[in-house]
Amino acid sequence: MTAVRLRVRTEPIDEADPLLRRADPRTPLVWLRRGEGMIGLGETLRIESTGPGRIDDAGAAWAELAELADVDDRVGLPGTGLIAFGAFAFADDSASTSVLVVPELVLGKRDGRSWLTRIELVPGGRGSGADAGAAPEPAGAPGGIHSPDTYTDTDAPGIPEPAPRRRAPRIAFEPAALPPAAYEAAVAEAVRRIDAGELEKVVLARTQQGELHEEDGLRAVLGSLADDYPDTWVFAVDGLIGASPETLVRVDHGTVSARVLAGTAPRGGDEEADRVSAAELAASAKSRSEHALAVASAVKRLEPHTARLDASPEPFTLQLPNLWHLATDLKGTLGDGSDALDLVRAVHPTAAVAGTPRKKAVAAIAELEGFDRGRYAGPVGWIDGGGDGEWAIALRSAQVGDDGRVTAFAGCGIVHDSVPADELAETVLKFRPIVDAFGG
Ligand SMILES: C=C(O[C@@H]1C=C(C(=O)O)C=C[C@H]1O)C(=O)O
Repeated sequence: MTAVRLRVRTEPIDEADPLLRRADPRTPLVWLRRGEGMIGLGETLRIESTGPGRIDDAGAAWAELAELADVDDRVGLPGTGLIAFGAFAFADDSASTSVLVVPELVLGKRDGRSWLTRIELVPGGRGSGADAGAAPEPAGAPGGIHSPDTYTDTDAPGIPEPAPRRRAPRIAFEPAALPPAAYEAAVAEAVRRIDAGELEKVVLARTQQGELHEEDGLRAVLGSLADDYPDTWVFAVDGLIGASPETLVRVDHGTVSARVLAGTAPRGGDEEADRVSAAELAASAKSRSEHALAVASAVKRLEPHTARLDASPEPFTLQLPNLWHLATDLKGTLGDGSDALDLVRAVHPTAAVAGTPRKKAVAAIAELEGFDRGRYAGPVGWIDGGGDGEWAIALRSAQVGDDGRVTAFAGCGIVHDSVPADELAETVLKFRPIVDAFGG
């Protein structure tokens, strides 16, 4: 790989609010929760990768970029200085590329402090002087770095003014891959395999599709997700958008944390029914065993990298506007100098989105779902030059294609007492964030 040098400047600013309304309306780059987080503008370069080594390759290219970067960071928080937003494909054999996108400008806010980061290519920094502006490496090359070869300082964007709020574009979603009857049949087949002892748990998903006819409507869709699901990670990376409640892994100055979700119940129609629904979820043997598998997989993969790792002793019920989840928070300290991408590679895919045992579950997903998940259920988040980062599992999400096709995904963990019609109903609840955000 040819060496690429970046110049990075982070400075405090008085105010970045409202972050989301300063995001790019067409190609938003967003990571937000409860009004804090980061938006990226422009693109200085991207790292693309595919295949089984996609996270490793991206991580190696990132480490090299970070090593060579000339960074002046006057804020010093996780996410300041050099940063990339990323989204990785779920499966090793996915046709979707995995990406780390390094923006030109980042506006961020954390713990009430706001900042601005500018990231630019050092002229002549790619290879030896004469090589500057060399043709980008081919897409799909391991860790391939792509950058505009005409970048100059004068192209650098300024801080955008917040755009007025507008209505999100409407999409009428239709069932696509694994439509309802086929989904129920796949769930029944999964239960049969589980009962035959072939595996313990497998997560099966289906898709819905629609057409987006407004090119600059995605920012409004994200605004709606952020308003309706403030306690989730609202993200947009290279057309992958969503509002995920599940933290795959977070690294912050030597601490590691994660939120494992598995086990789902509908919200009740009134206060009493809602309380009963949550209580039944907390007491359900089916949900608790499904949840325990997800926690065990995350703990097993994180433990080798942590000096200490604690889990909340009992799963708790997490309330979201559309459903209840069983949740376990993990917290620990890093033990081996891993960065956020090392841990992403270690934990993906957890049993929350694949199953147990992992290998058999991943094979069963490919066979029973029969479609490419793309980046759905893959890691989505950011990493900074110091190795800190926040990564969620890309759930309650949709991929927006260049042609305007929007594919939404939702899935459920299947265990031996799963009932196909109930799992189908659960997918409907899990589609709601995306369907509603597009005016559903
Ligand atoms: C697979 C999804 O969600 C996952 C599956 C869950 C379950 O089966 O109970 C709960 C949370 C997520 O870990 C999805 O939203 O598509």
